[in-house]
Amino acid sequence: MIKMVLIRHGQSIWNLENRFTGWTDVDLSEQGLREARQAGRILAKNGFVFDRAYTSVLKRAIRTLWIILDEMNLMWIPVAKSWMLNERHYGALQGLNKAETAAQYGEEQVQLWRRSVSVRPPQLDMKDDRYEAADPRYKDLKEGEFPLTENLEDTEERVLKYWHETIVPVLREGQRVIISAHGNTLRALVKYLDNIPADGIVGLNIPTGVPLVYELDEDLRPIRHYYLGIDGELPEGTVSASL
Ligand SMILES: O=C(O)[C@@H](CO)OP(=O)(O)O
Repeated sequence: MIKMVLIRHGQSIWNLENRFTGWTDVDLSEQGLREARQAGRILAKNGFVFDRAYTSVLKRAIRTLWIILDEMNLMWIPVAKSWMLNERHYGALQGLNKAETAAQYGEEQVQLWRRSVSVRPPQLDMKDDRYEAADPRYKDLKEGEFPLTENLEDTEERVLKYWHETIVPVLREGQRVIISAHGNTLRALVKYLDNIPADGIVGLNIPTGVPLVYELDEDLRPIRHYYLGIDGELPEGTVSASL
């Protein structure tokens, strides 16, 4: 049996301020730092060990991973970072307040932008300061690969490409893996692993800073999954979403 841990970064400053974040490189809040430390302690206490770690190129996920590995005395393990694990790109909504945007465009529209599998938020203009294609961390993206907006399907496509090409071979070797990523990146992966239909994923939120353990069979099909809480395992569904 293969055990893999997924973790959504701890609360970020923009989670706290209720702003659309996407690819904006926002750091963890004080609460987020605490969540990451607690996640590391819980994993260590429950005897988890990792051989390899994966994260996005955004500091909220990277710092969450650093803190976890530090708590587990595993800072030495190989860590791979990829933009393909970045949060879903939020287009022209990045930086706006979610409640103010709902007041302007209506709750229903904002809910579609946030949770629809196929609807994309309004596109970012390439002349916009928030268009970060020139950032050196994205130098490997090919022409036209830098997103101007993404829906969950777009996110799923790049996440699964990374999953199949990079993470699956390592899992098959028997290496123990942790992936520190984002709400929608992990929703996309969970959707694929558990074969959740598009209408079933709309209500699925992954809480910040709580380890989500997947037990997989030899063919990497999920046997079960559960969140790891302070007092040990929590049955699926007992951790409410924190956004
Ligand atoms: O702002 C974002 O990038 C994401 C995650 O915090 O928000 P949402 O919950 O709307 O997917």
